[in-house]
Amino acid sequence: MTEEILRVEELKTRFFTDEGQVNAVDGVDLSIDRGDTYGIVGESGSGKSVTARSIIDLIEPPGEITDGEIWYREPDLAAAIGDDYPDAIDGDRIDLLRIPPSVRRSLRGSNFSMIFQDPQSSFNPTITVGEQIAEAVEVQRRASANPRSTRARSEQYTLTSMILGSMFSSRRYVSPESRERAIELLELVGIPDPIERADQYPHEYSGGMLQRAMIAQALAGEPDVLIADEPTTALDVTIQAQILDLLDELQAEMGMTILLITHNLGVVARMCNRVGVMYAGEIVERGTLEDVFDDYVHPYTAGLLGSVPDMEGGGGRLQPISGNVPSLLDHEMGDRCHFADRCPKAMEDCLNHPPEYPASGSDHHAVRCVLAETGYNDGRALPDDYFDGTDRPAGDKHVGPDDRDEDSDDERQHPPAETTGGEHQ
Ligand SMILES: Nc1ncnc2c1ncn2[C@@H]1O[C@H](COP(=O)(O)OP(=O)(O)OP(=O)(O)O)[C@@H](O)[C@H]1O
Ligand code: NI
Repeated sequence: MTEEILRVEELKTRFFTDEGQVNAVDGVDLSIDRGDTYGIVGESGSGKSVTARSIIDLIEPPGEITDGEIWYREPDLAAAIGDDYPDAIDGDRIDLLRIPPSVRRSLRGSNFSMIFQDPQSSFNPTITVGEQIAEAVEVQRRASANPRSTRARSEQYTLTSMILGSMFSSRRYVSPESRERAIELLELVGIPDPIERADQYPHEYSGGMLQRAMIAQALAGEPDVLIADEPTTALDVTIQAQILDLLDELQAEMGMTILLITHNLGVVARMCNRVGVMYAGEIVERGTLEDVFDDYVHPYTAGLLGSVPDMEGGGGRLQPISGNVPSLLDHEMGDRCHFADRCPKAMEDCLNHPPEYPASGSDHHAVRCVLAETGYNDGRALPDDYFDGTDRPAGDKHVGPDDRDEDSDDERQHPPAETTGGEHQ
């Protein structure tokens, strides 16, 4: 029996920059079953990380989630807050975009947690790894001592641990229990000599070991959903494989659901049972691993897969597809299929923005491309030079207010007030 734990509908996340409105996530739908691993794959700048950060509530100004629903199935929480926020509840599901920020924040760590490509960024260099993991454990304990806790826990926040907690400074272990738990977690993620390791500082760890420690930190709250954003990209191939094995084991042991973001199709093939292919802020093709790898319809998916020389050994990286990654600036995006200018099968039909069509394969297979509906018609093909000259400017990786080189044009800017939906904010 599968149970949908997370369902994202029409999610839109924008950045209101000096250059204009960046449509980083532009109507994303995805559905993840409990215990599954869902992979989001796509070129740099397609909106993968922003999608993940939107789900776990880590979007900061000038970014804002402007629209959409994020349904999370958690019966205890739904029951606990149902009276206060009836609009946010549907049966045993909660729309995370309609609960107050404080409640949403309380889910971080205990229900959702995230690991990143760069473990350095998750650790304070001046505090031992053990203390920092213990701190994550303690945060979780405090959350579970709260009657609004989303999870029944046998372990109570005892008077002793509270007194101990108030005696230790933040640079010391908050309680003996959390220290013990931190050591257990280090052991769980396969760090040898965890007792000694707990007392070391981040710089005393190798990259692979620190990656494990970050996973330990993320597991401190026993999250339902672990979001992993390029967790192995910075590591060498052998260590990559070890970390993926570790995630596999932890998932089997703890029944975790994983949302995995990666450039690496080999990683997707190995880890994921569902896949979403992202392009220009949209999921352009999604389905089971088989749907997307064997039964793909979107020429973008074909382009990514067309060049998977060596899925096993460190290869399997997305091959460059000719043409430029599109700008996600609202005033430059246009209303056509965003891939049309790079698509070998672009037709007149592609000048209208395509809806998502069901495609053959599993029930989950959906494609944002007219080919799923009409097939390719040579007679309607756009001339090769159709987009030449009229082409919109190329986008750049991680375009932020500071790192675009084009001058902004004031008249074309879209100030936030005009464009935010913000209904659920
Ligand atoms: N703080 C920000 N301010 C402005 N724009 C941003 C900000 N963060 C992200 N963006 C924009 O959002 C878009 C999507 O970025 P995102 O980081 O999600 O891409 P990605 O698919 O994760 O790419 P990569 O594979 O390189 O990590 C990019 O165009 C990026 O420039
Ligand atoms: Ni990213």
